[in-house]
Amino acid sequence: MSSLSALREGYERFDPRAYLHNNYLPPRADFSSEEFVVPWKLRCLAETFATGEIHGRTLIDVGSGPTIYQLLSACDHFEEIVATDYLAVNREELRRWARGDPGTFDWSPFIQHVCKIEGRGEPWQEKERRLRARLRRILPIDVHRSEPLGAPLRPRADALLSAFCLEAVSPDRAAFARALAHVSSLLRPGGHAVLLGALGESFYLAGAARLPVVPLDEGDVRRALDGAGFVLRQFRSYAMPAALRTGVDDVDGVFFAHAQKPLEE
Ligand SMILES: C[S@@+](CC[C@H](N)C(=O)[O-])C[C@H]1O[C@@H](n2cnc3c(N)ncnc32)[C@H](O)[C@@H]1O
Ligand SMILES: O=[N+]([O-])c1ccc2c(c1)CN[C@@H](CO)C2
Repeated sequence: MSSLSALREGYERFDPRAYLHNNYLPPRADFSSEEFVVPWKLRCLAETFATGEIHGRTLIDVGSGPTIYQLLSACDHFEEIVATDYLAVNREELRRWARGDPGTFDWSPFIQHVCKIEGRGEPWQEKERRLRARLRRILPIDVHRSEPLGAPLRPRADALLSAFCLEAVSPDRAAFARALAHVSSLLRPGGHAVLLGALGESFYLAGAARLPVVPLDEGDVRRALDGAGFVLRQFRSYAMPAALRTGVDDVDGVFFAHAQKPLEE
């Protein structure tokens, strides 16, 4: 069995609720201090989108999974958010949240925290309503295909966001770099890419699923962005403290990268 087909088989056992529990409840989703990883991620996103430099009609989120936290600052700057994931169970989780169905994951602590650090005194229900209104499409995607959506995105997106996807679905660094090049085709020239991901991670758990991850360091991320033709604008990293090493993965740290696709192709 090829490593890609082994990965695909692994994802058939991916449990969205377990994944959410492992990564988006305390101790990782502790909002009491910026030292915790979720506030750090939300601050990177809030500060980058607060510049106003990244805006336009469409932002595509690659490998959204069952999460929406990554879209909370972005959604103020785009008319349309396109979420994507490989698994129907994750797309369904997103649809249920977007519809406001009962029993979905409670993102309100995240929305309240983002409104607080954005400092505009915006009621969190307003932000929640805006994201739900702008989250217009939830599409299947496979980043290992040269056309990840199965057909070209026209017009191409003005911005691309991806969090913890590419390294979690690639068997090795070359596959990671290829996946990045594939998703770059969804982005217009001059468009911005905002990436969050795992550093030094080799596996993570999501219920019955144990997924392999290609361990990356900062250089791997920089080389892959360069190889895909991006100009790096910002790179930040976070070291996972012992208290947040809970056994659900072996992640060493988290990176945040903001890059831009040159205007001339
Ligand atoms: C670690 S989760 C990231 C979820 C979310 N973006 C976050 O920030 O937590 C990785 C996601 O990649 C998706 N995935 C798996 N194989 C994929 C593929 N070939 N192409 C795109 N996404 C894939 C999984 O379904 C899963 O939702
Ligand atoms: O600390 N975090 O906020 C956090 C969030 C999501 C994920 C991780 C860490 C590490 N594992 C990845 C899957 O490769 C998913």
